Amino acid sequence: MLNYFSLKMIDKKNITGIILAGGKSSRMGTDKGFLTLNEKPFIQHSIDALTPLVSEIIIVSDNPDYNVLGYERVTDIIKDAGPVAGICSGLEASKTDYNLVLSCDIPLIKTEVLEKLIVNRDTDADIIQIESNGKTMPLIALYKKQCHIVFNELLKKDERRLRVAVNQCRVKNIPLESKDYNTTMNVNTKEELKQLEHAHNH
Ligand SMILES: Nc1nc2c(ncn2[C@@H]2O[C@H](COP(=O)(O)OP(=O)(O)OP(=O)(O)O)[C@@H](O)[C@H]2O)c(=O)[nH]1
Repeated sequence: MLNYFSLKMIDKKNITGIILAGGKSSRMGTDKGFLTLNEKPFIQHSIDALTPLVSEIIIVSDNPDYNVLGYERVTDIIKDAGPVAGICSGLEASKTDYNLVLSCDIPLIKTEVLEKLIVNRDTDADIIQIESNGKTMPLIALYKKQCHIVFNELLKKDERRLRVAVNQCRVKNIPLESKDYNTTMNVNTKEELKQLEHAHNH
């Protein structure tokens, strides 16, 4: 639960939420942000988890259908170049030093998990990312705006691998307790969608 004291420590004015909702969705075949869980679009689950923590939300996608949600939408600085370009586009558009970056395919994500990134921020790390069951999650992470400079340089050299880009920055991992592992489940295929619905219902 978010409590009064932890909420007081979070200065929402200094944090922007950036949701990546581009890409090809080649494994799923349809835009993942508009899949639903409990009749709510996946992207709305990301928005709802971010809202208590951020002053602004930016959706990074070339798909104008996302405009219906009423948030600022920016397009990718390089089309179809993957999450590095998506993050870069969001960071360039952001007006704040700290930015919570989320993918749009993690509908079990919770504010309480994202809050751990914020309360653990320190001046040395450029990226603070969740570690869930031993796996680091650069798409559930807090980025300093300045990361766009490094990411841009890599894109110019045609380096598009997100893990390579992240490792060029100063990174801190925040391991989750096992009870929270489910909150980071992402969905790439119809089979994974069934597994997620099962995890949600049990
Ligand atoms: N803005 C933007 N977001 C992206 C891009 N590629 C992936 N994403 C987002 O990054 C997250 C993880 O995406 P992946 O599942 O790795 O890739 P995908 O292209 O959506 O799906 P696959 O084609 O099946 O790999 C999702 O939220 C995607 O919407 C991109 O080029 N631009």
